[in-house]
Amino acid sequence: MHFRVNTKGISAEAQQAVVDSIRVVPNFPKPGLFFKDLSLLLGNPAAFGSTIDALVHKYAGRGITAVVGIECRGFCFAAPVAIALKVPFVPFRKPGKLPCKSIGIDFKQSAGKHSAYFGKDRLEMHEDGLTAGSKVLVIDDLLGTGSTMFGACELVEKVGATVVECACIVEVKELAGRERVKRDIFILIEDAED
Ligand SMILES: O=P(O)(O)OC[C@H]1O[C@H](OP(=O)(O)OP(=O)(O)O)[C@H](O)[C@@H]1O
Ligand SMILES: Nc1ncnc2[nH]cnc12
Repeated sequence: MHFRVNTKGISAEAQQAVVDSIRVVPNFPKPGLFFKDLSLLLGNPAAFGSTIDALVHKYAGRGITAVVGIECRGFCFAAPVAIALKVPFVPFRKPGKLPCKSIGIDFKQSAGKHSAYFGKDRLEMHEDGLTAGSKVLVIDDLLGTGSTMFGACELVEKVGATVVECACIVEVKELAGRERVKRDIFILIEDAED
């Protein structure tokens, strides 16, 4: 499997380092599935930094007032982007983890063998995490069936905020997550034709 970086915001060398750090692990977590592992990317400061730079380049000047990250792998990318854009980072968490008054959303996992991955079907945030009128960039590491990103967008909108765009580092294209999310989605590292 080959990849390409979907932005001109970083150099060709940096793009190469980013795509070289994606590891595809066959038959994990179940036979027949392909796991897109980003841990080598996170472990390579140059590639990780370039990934963040590319997202910041894309979203600077877009009027974003908050960056939401989805627990837990989404946090790795959303938090540094929020810092660079100088806006609050808002963690969306799996149920039962937040100590203060919270608001949440239940969403349906899409049917099919892939939904049996690790799926959770509820996300929560602290009530004071986002305000009505916030213009939000929602970041996760991976778009699969789109159920998680869909739920996150619904929660953003439930509090009267707006989703400017959803960004993921990679996607599992055959799961057609974009159709489920029904909002603008940017995938930073796309599958390339061999
Ligand atoms: O598009 P979907 O089919 O909903 O799948 C995508 C979600 O699945 C993974 O999360 P996981 O539940 O494995 O959580 P983790 O990041 O905490 O490992 C991934 O990080 C996305 O959040
Ligand atoms: N194919 C995949 N690779 C990495 N993380 C995942 N989470 C759900 N599906 C995944």
